Amino acid sequence: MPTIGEYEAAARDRLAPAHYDYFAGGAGEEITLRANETAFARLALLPRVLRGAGSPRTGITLLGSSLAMPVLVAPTAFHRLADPEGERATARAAATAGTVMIVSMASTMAVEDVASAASGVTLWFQLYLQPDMDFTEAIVRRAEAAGCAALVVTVDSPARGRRDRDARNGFDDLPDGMCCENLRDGDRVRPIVMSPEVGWEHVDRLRRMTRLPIVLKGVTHPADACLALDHGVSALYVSNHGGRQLDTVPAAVDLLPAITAAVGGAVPVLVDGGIRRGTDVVKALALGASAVAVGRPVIWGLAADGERGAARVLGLLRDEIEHALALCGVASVRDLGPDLVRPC
Ligand SMILES: Cc1cc2nc3c(=O)[nH]c(=O)nc-3n(C[C@H](O)[C@H](O)[C@H](O)COP(=O)(O)O)c2cc1C
Ligand SMILES: CC(C)CC(=O)C(=O)O
Repeated sequence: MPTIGEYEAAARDRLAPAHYDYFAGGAGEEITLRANETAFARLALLPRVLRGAGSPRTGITLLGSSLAMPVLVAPTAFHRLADPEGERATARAAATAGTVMIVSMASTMAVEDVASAASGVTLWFQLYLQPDMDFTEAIVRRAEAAGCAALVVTVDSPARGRRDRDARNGFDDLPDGMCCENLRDGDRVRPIVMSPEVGWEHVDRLRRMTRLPIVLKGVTHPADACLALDHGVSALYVSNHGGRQLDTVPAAVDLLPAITAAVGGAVPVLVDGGIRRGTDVVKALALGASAVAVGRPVIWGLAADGERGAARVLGLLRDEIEHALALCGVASVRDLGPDLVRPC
């Protein structure tokens, strides 16, 4: 299949309708969900010519991790709904693609099992700060022991997004035999608490708790980007959670310029939301992102064709990035700048 769009169509054919809706859907009217993709279509690329740039290079280093391309696997929950091998298949696909997989705290396989699925894979671990900081610490210790190289703290979820498709389908729990394996605590599986009580002091406590780099995911306001720097985070991750939390937040790529301006190069800035093509990646990088991440595309690959499908989706993106860089007259993703992008 030559495009991510076709992987989505194949995934839709294979998934139970309620599970497809869970993966595909967003919050409210899905205005932000749609905006994430259409915003890329509203940006044009303005290539340079006769640059003699040579073969494009897509590799980057991010927080000490080496990546073959500037596209990470965004943290997404419940991969066993898409494929019986679940997050282990995704980890192997990420290893094949030479990129980082961010393991969701809500993964349906334990972080230790994901880590053992593929030798050489680089994992980062996504965390929802739990108000019970002792339990948060227990999860952090597990992620550290499993070899995760960074913690991605999702801060856009003081409450769960209202997703009309899930409400209509009555989808509110995993089927029997599946659970969030990282939430096991003795004999029980804890629910993920999304708490409006969580504040910067929790980030400070986490900072003191671990030596791992902390990436703050879900930052949209420039004032929060500045605060995050004061609280010692190692990277910012601009995201509206794929349009699944607060509806009518601007498209992710439209948030980038103000955040990169606020950060002023102090730390790397990642972005996700609506990236479906290599040209989308090139636009985000040109607007100041150090790297991007993809959520649904990997799930579509996984649901359509397991590990092979997820690896192919990542490989497609890499091929498209190389091609777009060549056509832009750019040698390396590091050489992309805002002069290459303008509104349509
Ligand atoms: C099915 C699904 C589950 C998700 N689960 C999580 C999660 O557990 N933790 C998290 O921080 N973000 C989660 N996200 C948000 C993604 O990390 C990411 O921000 C989003 O998918 C990016 O948009 P894209 O799907 O258009 O690439 C989830 C997204 C989807 C689609
Ligand atoms: C289980 C949820 C917490 C996962 C999530 O963040 C999402 O579905 O967007």
